[in-house]
Amino acid sequence: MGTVAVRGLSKSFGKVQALDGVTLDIPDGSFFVVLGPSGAGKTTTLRAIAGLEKLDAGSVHLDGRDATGDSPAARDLAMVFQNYALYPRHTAYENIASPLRARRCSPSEIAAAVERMSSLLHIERLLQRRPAQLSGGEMQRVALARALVRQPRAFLMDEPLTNLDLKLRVEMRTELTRIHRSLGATFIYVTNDQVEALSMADQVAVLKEGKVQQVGTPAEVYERPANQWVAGFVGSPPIGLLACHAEGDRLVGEGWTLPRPRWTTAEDGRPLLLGLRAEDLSVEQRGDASLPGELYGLEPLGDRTVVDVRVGTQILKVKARTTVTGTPGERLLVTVDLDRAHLFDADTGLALSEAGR
Ligand SMILES: Nc1ncnc2c1ncn2[C@@H]1O[C@H](COP(=O)(O)OP(=O)(O)OP(=O)(O)O)[C@@H](O)[C@H]1O
Repeated sequence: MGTVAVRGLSKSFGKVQALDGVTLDIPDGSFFVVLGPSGAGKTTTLRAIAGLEKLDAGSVHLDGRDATGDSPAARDLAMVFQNYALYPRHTAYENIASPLRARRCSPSEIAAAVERMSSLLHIERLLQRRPAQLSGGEMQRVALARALVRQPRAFLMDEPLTNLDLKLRVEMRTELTRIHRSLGATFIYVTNDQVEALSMADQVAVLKEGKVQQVGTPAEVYERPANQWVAGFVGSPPIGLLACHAEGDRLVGEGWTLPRPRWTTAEDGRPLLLGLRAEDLSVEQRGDASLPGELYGLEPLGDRTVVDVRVGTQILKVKARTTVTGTPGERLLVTVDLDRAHLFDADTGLALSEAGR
């Protein structure tokens, strides 16, 4: 079993409140990602779970039992860090075997475990090489095999892919998801990279300034962000946010109006923000709901072009085909898929109720 729960974790370092009442429920066998910007409290959360941080308040529960007072060793959790140096004079095999040797496992147990992990990570043919004879990516795999060879209650991973180049990161994302599935173990994975979080997680907890903003599946966090901040942090290019208010059956902004979505509960005149993602906008199709703007710039990205459109004083990013052309300053209409739009209260930042949606 590998159920992990934390209740009301709080921790200050001097004046910095690193954690402010963090509560999370991490189911057995899940790939649970803690996502947030630098300084959000992700590493501190992981260290608190591992028993490496003395808390001001809160508790840690492992498999339903209060483990707050337990030593790190008694918690039976494995921590995987950004930098996991290999022993340079040892072969890959010896490196992977080292945690099991330390636990005095029998040679046949060790051989079986190393074999299983190296086949999972596709490094069987590298086992007799020393680190100096491996590429960066191969070293990373060996290091990962060494971390994963144990069978702890859960793996705690702190941005383990940060030091890899983009191609390898993408490859390792797929590998990690596959390894997770085949081990069936609980992974608690910390990252500031939203693509990593969305592509690997079963559940994502979004953290900001020591507070949990939202917990949900990647699709929930992306499609139903709980507040304006989550909407802005998750998604690339970032969501466009236009100031507006409701007026009868219309939404009214600076130089534009749109039909008011049926599910909107806000009273007339209350300051709102309309959140529009680049893929829910078009400069190529025509529809009833459209915003007048002018072309600000084109960003060709190879497989698509992001069109920057100025609407009032704000810039909206629109995903378009690579065939789109235009000159800056040119007038154009941005068609909006209102069913996929988001509305936030401009004062609280909270998403408006979408119950009727
Ligand atoms: N030992 C410490 N002493 C003082 N301040 C600390 C200590 N550890 C963390 N902090 C502060 O607590 C806050 C949260 O830190 P934490 O390392 O948990 O953030 P993070 O989300 O993991 O960030 P990053 O993505 O940059 O690693 C930060 O403001 C950090 O400066």
